[in-house]
Amino acid sequence: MAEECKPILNTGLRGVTIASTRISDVNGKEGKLVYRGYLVKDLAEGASFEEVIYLLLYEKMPNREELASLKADLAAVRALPGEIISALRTRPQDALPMDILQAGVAMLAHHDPDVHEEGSRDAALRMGIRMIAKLPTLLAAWERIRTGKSPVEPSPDLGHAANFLHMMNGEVPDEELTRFFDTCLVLHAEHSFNASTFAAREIASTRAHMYAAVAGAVGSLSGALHGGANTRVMNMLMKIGSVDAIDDYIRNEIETGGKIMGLGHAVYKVDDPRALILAPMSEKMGKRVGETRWYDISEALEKKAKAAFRKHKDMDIFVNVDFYSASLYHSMGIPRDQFTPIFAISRIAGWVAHVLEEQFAEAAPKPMLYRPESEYVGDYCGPEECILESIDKR
Ligand SMILES: CC(=O)SCCNC(=O)CCNC(=O)[C@H](O)C(C)(C)COP(=O)(O)OP(=O)(O)OC[C@H]1O[C@@H](n2cnc3c(N)ncnc32)[C@H](O)[C@@H]1OP(=O)(O)O
Ligand SMILES: O=C([O-])CC(=O)C(=O)O
Repeated sequence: MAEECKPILNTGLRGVTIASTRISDVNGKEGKLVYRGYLVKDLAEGASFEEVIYLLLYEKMPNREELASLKADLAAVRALPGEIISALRTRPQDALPMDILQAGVAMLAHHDPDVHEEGSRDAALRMGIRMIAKLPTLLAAWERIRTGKSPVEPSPDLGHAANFLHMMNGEVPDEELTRFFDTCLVLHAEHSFNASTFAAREIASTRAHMYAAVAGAVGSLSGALHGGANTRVMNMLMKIGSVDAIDDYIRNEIETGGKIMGLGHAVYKVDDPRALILAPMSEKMGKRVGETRWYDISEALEKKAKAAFRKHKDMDIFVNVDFYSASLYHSMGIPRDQFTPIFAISRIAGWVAHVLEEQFAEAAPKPMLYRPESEYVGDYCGPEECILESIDKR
């Protein structure tokens, strides 16, 4: 046996460039996010989610005909196979929506003949478009089923954002709500090699199909340190309950080494540019529904946490995308545990673009299977060269 145990080390690949990409650029120092050359700030103001899907998948902004054609393609494949609706009806009511989504992605693969077209870019793109169209239907159907209601059929007359809200709530949203939700989809669509996208690319690097890669990405996004943070931000705001209780909450988290959800980022060393857009949206949506409490707590928490981190930890901390999306989604009437699945129905656009790039971009040399090294720090039960013998002597 080794005399001294070496500690387990995981540096999270921080700062390691493992591949190049043409899809997006996250500038952590300046707080700039670019999708295929366009600042996300400009896209949030001037582009619809469908335009962003087109930009990510086809590498350029669509003209009017191209956009109309993509919209028609998406609307045509929104419906779910009846077997999947039936399967959803058999799931326990308290199943986590991210688990439903991940299982739903795997089930959708059973119904897609393109999974047999190994090595075809066209088939991979068709699978991606089907998933972008169908995941909102899946999520909305689950919300209806778990609350004892009948799923609402997708409407070919509504855009992506309005159709989703219609399928969730059973009523067509007004223009303002639709625009706010559409902007949320634009803002969450893509973020280079974040954990879930890396998971998708790693799976794609084995030449597994689009559904396999996306199912893995959904699992990765669900975690509290990644997309799952938005649900936890809302839990935290509810636990805090009022602006007066913020100081105690922060003190306790700092003293116990806890994490304040929605703060910190692996890449941004300034405020996340998406949070800067989401914050005023959250305030406006709060005013619209006559309840700014959650925005007010978020705003005060941001200020107080930044000051407390500077004072007690001698460090600067910043808001990430999940901080203000929580109060915003809450004001939109979206259930807390659906916040992360909603992130997924936007990020699916980025995942599909990355799988296509991983598997089909012209590259020299060809992209390789991801296979990093690890250092074994466990024991050897006997001399390294005769491990089998040591098993025999048990
Ligand atoms: C869509 C997204 O995925 S955005 C991220 C969503 N996740 C969250 O909001 C969860 C809370 N945040 C975090 O856990 C982290 O900030 C992460 C995982 C996102 C990034 O983590 P890291 O790259 O390790 O951050 P970083 O190296 O800057 O951390 C430095 C220090 O700040 C601390 N820190 C970072 N974020 C937080 C936080 N939210 N609350 C308290 N302390 C924090 C770390 O614990 C570390 O402290 P230490 O040096 O005393 O151990
Ligand atoms: O890039 C990251 O590490 C996390 C993130 O903000 C995202 O995926 O949107």
